[in-house]
Amino acid sequence: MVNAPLYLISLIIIVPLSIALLLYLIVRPRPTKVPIKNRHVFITGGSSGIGLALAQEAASQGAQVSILARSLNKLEEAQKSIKLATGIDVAIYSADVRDFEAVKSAIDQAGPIDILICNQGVFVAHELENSSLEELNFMIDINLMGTFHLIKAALPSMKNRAGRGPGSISIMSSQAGQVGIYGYTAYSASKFGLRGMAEALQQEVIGYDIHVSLIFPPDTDTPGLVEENKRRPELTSIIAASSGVMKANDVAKLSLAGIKSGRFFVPCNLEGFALCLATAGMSPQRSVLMALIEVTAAGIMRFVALCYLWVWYSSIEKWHARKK
Ligand SMILES: NC(=O)C1=CN([C@@H]2O[C@H](COP(=O)(O)OP(=O)(O)OC[C@H]3O[C@@H](n4cnc5c(N)ncnc54)[C@H](OP(=O)(O)O)[C@@H]3O)[C@@H](O)[C@H]2O)C=CC1
Ligand SMILES: CCCCCCCCCCCCCCCC(=O)[C@@H](N)CO
Repeated sequence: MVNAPLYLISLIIIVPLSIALLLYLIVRPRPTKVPIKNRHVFITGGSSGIGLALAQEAASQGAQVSILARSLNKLEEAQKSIKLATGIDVAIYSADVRDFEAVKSAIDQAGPIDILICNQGVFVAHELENSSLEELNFMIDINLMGTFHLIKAALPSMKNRAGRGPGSISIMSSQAGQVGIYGYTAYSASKFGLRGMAEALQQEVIGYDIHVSLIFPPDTDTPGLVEENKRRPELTSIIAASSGVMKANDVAKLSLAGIKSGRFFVPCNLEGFALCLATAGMSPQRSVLMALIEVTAAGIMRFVALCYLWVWYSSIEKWHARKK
């Protein structure tokens, strides 16, 4: 009887401690740091929104920055605005990620890359039935195939970076790449595709000291979102509102912090953190603390996820009832 509290305390302390110790021994890949100071950071979609904010932040943290996008005009404007804000010159490359040869020649010209950030992306929210085949192809080609092109073009020189320290291939997904959202059939498919690619790629490049990061922002205030909002289905906006809207600068800062700490999953807000726990699946986890939280919270997070789905499906039901 006297020993009951003691027994309880040892249970509360010893059990989690042993799980933490076990996780410490088994988490793979091992934790790492990817510095960006004085290193070549190549950012696609760097002329607008999140990419532009990333380029400015990386430049101000002392990286040598290159940005790639299609429109030369927008690239030159971005170059000017970064120069104005930081006094630093970034290199610009005009290419369409759908064109492998153009991507390859830009990357060859830019020189060996230490940190590749595949951030280019397009989004047109529409129910599948109201989407044209062109729109569907557009999203898959730029978001998914474009990222394949970039990585395939950059990998050979990235793998030969012996002595230059850890490298990173970072990929801009979206919270719509963690859960399918009404109006995003093709967009979510492209972003979910990036996750499969990232998981497989990490196994292929770990032996070359290259570390993959997947970034999952919520709605973010960018020129792209302004454009999207003009014709976004009401239900898409209602469901996406569960995670709020962030500023591009905040997303950029958090993304860079995640990349530098070599994280595989990089969430950007509290809902994003919850989504990472709920969808941890078979993704690598380098952090012992995060692994411990994932293991402990799994059941509860599934319950939280079901609550969100309950709310979303209720909104869909109400929306249909209102339409009738
Ligand atoms: N804004 C948001 O709400 C969220 C965005 N994201 C993701 O973040 C990323 C950036 O989004 P955001 O900043 O809003 O986008 P923007 O529309 O503001 O900017 C997109 C950038 O990508 C470039 N780009 C587009 N198509 C191509 C192409 N075919 N080849 C090369 N470059 C291209 C654009 O330049 P140009 O047109 O000149 O080529 C531009 O620099 C995307 O991957 C998006 O899916 C994720 C979650 C939320
Ligand atoms: C288990 C707990 C779950 C917790 C919360 C879930 C909230 C999910 C909201 C998803 C919002 C998706 C926005 C996509 C933004 C985007 O990518 C577009 N703007 C196009 O770029």
